[in-house]
Amino acid sequence: MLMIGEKSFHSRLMLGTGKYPTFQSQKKAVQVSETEILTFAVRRMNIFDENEPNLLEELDLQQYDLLPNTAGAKTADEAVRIARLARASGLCDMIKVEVIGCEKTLLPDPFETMRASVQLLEEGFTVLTYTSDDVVLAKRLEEAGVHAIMPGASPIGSGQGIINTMNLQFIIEQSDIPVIVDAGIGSPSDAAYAMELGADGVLLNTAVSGAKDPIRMAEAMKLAVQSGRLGYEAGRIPKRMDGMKSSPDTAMIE
Ligand SMILES: CC(=O)[C@@H](O)[C@H](O)COP(=O)(O)O
Repeated sequence: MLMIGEKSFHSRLMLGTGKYPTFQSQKKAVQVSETEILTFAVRRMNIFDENEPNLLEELDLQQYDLLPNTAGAKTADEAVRIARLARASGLCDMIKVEVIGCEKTLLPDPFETMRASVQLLEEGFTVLTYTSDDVVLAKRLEEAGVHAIMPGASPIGSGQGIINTMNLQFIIEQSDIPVIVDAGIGSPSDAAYAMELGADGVLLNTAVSGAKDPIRMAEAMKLAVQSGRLGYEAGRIPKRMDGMKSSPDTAMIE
């Protein structure tokens, strides 16, 4: 089970809700993925006006835990304002802190990310923080009290997969809170690899919404996350420099 704050989840796959070709494909992909946590950009939602179209209107929101995110924020103050708006809408107390510091790479601003996370913790939110794969910053965020850290595999929407495996491994090893690999996942093997490394979960959007067949890709991602987790728990063999026969020289049973 994945525990975040007070809540537990069976699924370790979190899905973004943006950029699907149709509402129907979004709905079906979300169903097939068996995700329990959906994230969405508060800025893109008409959460207060029932007469305006709503990006989540086809989904049965009772079935999911909603993870609003602060996408679009460039400062801590903006992120905090967006989070308060999400909470005021009554949607939930969880928030994914996302403060972008660079328009080209969409990498997070470490200082503003930390400031926003600390402020939202003080206000009682369950805080999941999107961060780069910086090992020290991940530790500082954990020390500050965030409930999960979400290091990017690579820039949002890039589909590059895990660029810095070593940093991710350091972050996973040192963390006593959930590590959710977020952003840049391009294929099921990227998701499986993140899980094999010991990540507690994966959050992705573009790899599914932008796939030729988002529904089948959602299923592939579900299986990849499950398979990667199973492989991690089963414990992989160590890598060796030399070959080693698969059949023993002596009988197994004497
Ligand atoms: C939806 C969301 O939260 C994104 O900002 C997230 O980081 C996913 O990134 P990808 O689209 O690269 O999967």
